[in-house]
Amino acid sequence: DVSFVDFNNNINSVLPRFSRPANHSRIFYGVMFDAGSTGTRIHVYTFIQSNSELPVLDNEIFQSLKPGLSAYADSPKMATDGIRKLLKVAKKSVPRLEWKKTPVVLRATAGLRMLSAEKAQALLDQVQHVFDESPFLVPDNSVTIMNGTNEGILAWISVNFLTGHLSAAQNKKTVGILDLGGGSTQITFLPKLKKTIESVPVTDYIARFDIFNSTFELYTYSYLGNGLMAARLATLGALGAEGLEDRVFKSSCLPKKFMEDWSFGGLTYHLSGDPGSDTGFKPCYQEVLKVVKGVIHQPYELQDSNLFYAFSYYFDRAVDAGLIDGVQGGMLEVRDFKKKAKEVCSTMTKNPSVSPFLCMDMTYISCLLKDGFGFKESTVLQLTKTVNNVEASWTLGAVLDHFHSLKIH
Ligand SMILES: O=c1ccn([C@@H]2O[C@H](COP(=O)(O)OP(=O)(O)O)[C@@H](O)[C@H]2O)c(=O)[nH]1
Repeated sequence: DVSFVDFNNNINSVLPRFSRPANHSRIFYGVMFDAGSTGTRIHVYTFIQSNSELPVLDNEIFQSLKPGLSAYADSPKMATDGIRKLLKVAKKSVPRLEWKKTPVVLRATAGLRMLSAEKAQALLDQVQHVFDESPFLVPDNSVTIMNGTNEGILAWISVNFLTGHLSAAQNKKTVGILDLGGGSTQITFLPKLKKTIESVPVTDYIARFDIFNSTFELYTYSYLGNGLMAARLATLGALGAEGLEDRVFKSSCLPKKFMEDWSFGGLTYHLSGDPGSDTGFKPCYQEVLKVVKGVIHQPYELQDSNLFYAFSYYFDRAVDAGLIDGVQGGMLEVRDFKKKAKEVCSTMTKNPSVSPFLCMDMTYISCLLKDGFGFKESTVLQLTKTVNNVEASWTLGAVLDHFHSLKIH
């Protein structure tokens, strides 16, 4: 199953050959849009193709805007303004002469996966229209919904590329990834034990892909509905509920006096604390446990096999809670999330924190890590937003895949 992919041949099929002095390394660009459930982001990557197998990532330009595409589910034309704004960033970042050779691609994640196929397609059609009018190279299938397996694999490729673990692929010493989005959450790692692969509930948990001379066989899964925003709704019993106008969703994870309208995925929910019940970590844990129990599979091996990089909302909430520095990131033990959740939940009514949801979010993260994936309290996670100034995101892996055809199967 191992196949050698000639990187240069692949690039030439996308970027037409042009003459340069023989010793001049080639510079090329890739533009990837991440249409997430909570926002849309553009990543403009500059690569230098030297003679070695892997290109060198020279730099990334990153911009984001809120809300995500799914907020325009009932008025898809309104989604185009944001896409146009972000495309301007690409025009500023890529030299004019390179526009025609530079691919623009958009991949949508959980926000669009959770919409009906018709509504999602109407949004994608609008984006496609804006891309078609742009001066960039618009490859086939440049605007699609990405499946969860690819989201997990591509994030794993990104982080292992950025941390230098892919160039020494033969060692197979890699890091695992934990990605917590708004709508879905992904776990991906390279198992050391056969038993891990043999003991998955369905074969969907294992994915193979080829890169240079090796095939990687990864444990990867994306749980739709277990992203942080979707988990809030599920905890409140509001996920997929009808008659939203006339209902108020309550939780022991919210401050007793809290009462607010809250929007996600184009819908608005009336939320409130629960003055008539106990609030705090214990009752809250029981509530969030319902979102995790029987849903999340526990891999056979976990703690000792890999160092895990945790990013997206894992990182954001660790910063909000004061556990790590917002620029540096840092190492945390799983128990640190729990300890902090207890603290935030016990003081939320008297001493409101940055967000009324912090108790719920921190409790959910603790529960997901421990009762969900089955991490030990003592497992150390590397909380990361950027590696060498590049966002930890599946988007880099997606650009590498585009140029390189990693043959994910
Ligand atoms: O390049 C990126 C892309 C996303 N995020 C974070 O990812 C989370 C949201 O994920 P998203 O809206 O993409 O949800 P999904 O659709 O993946 O469930 C938030 O914490 C964002 O700040 C980020 O930090 N950098």
